[in-house]
This record gives sequence, C-alpha cells and structure tokens, in this order.
Amino acid sequence: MVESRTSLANISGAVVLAGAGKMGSALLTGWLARGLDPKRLVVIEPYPSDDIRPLADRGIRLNPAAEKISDASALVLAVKPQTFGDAAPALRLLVRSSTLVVSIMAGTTIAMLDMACGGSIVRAMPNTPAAIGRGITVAVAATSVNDKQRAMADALLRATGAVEWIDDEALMDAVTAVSGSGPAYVFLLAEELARAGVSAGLPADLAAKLARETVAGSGELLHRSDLDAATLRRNVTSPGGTTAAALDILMGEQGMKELMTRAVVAATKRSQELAKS
Ligand SMILES: NC(=O)C1=CN([C@@H]2O[C@H](COP(=O)(O)OP(=O)(O)OC[C@H]3O[C@@H](n4cnc5c(N)ncnc54)[C@H](OP(=O)(O)O)[C@@H]3O)[C@@H](O)[C@H]2O)C=CC1
Ligand SMILES: O=C(O)[C@@H]1CCC=N1
Repeated sequence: MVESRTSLANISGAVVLAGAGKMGSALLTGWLARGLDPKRLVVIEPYPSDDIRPLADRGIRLNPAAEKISDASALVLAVKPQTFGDAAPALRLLVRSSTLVVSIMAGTTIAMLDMACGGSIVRAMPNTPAAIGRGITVAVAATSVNDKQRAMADALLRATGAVEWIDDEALMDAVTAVSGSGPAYVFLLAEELARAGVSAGLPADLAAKLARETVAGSGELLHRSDLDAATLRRNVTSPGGTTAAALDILMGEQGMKELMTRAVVAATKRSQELAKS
C-alpha cells in the first residue's frame, strides 16, 4: 500500500494543527511519539493547555500569525465545526493548492472545506482512544489528493491507531455515529453498570471498580481475541444461568438492539444536519 510507506520523520515543510483540544492533542502526541520533528510543527490554539505550552521549548511554533507560515505542507483541522467559520479566514492564508488539508470535524464535508480554505482535502473521523494510540479513523480523500498527499494523511492519522480509507463520503455520517461517537456509548455502559450495581446493593466504589474493569477487560479481550463479539458473549452465557437471565432483558423487546439502532440513527442524522449548517 502506498500509504504505509510514508514516515512522519520524512515529512518536509510544516504540519500545522488548528485546535489542540481533546482530539488535536491526541494527534499531536501521536505525531511526536512517531518521530515528527517538533520544529516541523505549528500549533494554532487560542488557549494552549499546560501540556501544550512547554512543547514550544522543543521547537514547536505556537500561535504564529498565519501569514508568517509560508511552508505548510499539511494543515490539520481539529476545531469544533461550530467555530470553523470564524477560524477559516485566517487559516486559508496558509493553504496553497499543494497543501494537504486534513479535517477531523464532524459533519463538515469536503465541499464545505474546499469553499472555506481550499487545498487538497482529506476528511477523517477519529475517536478518543486515539489518545492512547488505540483509535480507529476512517478517511476519505477528495479527487484532487495525489498519492503522496494521501500517504502523508495516512501517516498523520495512523499515528493514533488504525486507519480505514473509504471512497464514498456519504458514509461518513454513519461512521461518525458508530466509531466517532461510539466510545461515549461504551463509557455510558460502564456508568450504568456501576449504577445498577449500587441499586443491587454494592458499595459505590466497588461497583465503579467492577464496572470499569469489566468494560476495560472485555474490550481488551475483544481486541486480542480472534473470536467475534457474539461468540465472546456466548462464552459468558451458561444455559439457564445468570447471564442468560440478564440477556433476556438486554436482548428483549426495546433492548440494546432497538436502543443502539435509534442512537446511531440520531447521531447519523445530527452529522447530516451539521453538513447543512
Ligand atoms: N471529541 C471526540 O470524541 C471527537 C471529536 N472530533 C472532532 O474533533 C474536533 C475537535 O473536537 P474536540 O477535540 O473534542 O474539541 P475541543 O473543544 O477539545 O478542541 C477544539 C479546540 O479548538 C480550539 N479553538 C477554538 N477556536 C480556534 C481557532 N480559531 N483556531 C484554533 N483553535 C481554536 C478550542 O479552544 P477553546 O476551547 O478555547 O475554544 C479547543 O481547544 C471537532 O470538530 C469534532 O467534531 C472527531 C472525532 C471524535
Ligand atoms: O460529538 C461529536 O460531535 C464529536 C464527533 C464524534 C465524537 N465527538
């Protein structure tokens, strides 16, 4: 594959990150860990966190005026979709037709990005496990993106975990609903399992620990196992046992299947709405 050959250490020009919040910081951490020279990095962030500010000592350029950045080979957009309109006029000053623009903004289409700042655009959707290098990102490239730019985008995104490329941008709304927002559903599961444990009589701290470790351990088992999720679930379920009693509820009418379907439909719809705003 073309993509996997590009190393972050070989990138020429500057990589500009706009927005160093939760996702931007995760990307930044991944890039530095994978050998991107800090001197190649420019961070534009109005209120840099205590983790970001000291990086200036390692050579990262923090908040230079956009017109002073003449060597941007890539611009990574990690601001909120709602603030992009305000940020775009300054950012477009550093974009040339050869600049790779990678956006991770939910519901912001390639056409919207092209209109706002131009460049060669890759639209991507990562998720928060990126912060520990275990994210999954789905990416789609505009037709103007060449192989070299696509390889650079792949290297930048792969620094935080797996990357899947798709050709159909319309799938990005459902991708956002499944893997972009998905970690929140899993954390909610941990919250509700703990709460139910307290209702069943457990002390709150024990319930929280059991729920957290159960979700984390099960996620790790799913990650390491060759078995699919349904088989791993069946492996817990003894006929006529406790798990079967619980699954009768969770897999019954108005159970997880219906709830998850409705949740993913709602998130998909919201992503589509953002693309119209
Ligand atoms: N969180 C998630 O799970 C995921 C988020 N995304 C996408 O990532 C993007 C960022 O989300 P997230 O990291 O959660 O949000 P954050 O609010 O944590 O990060 C956005 C950052 O951008 C900064 N910012 C605001 N205005 C500007 C500007 N003009 N120039 C540069 N930076 C600016 C914000 O500063 P301040 O706070 O001071 O306004 C903030 O630090 C969003 O578009 C979201 O759709 C994609 C996948 C998953
Ligand atoms: O909630 C959101 O809009 C962003 C996109 C996916 C995860 N967080």
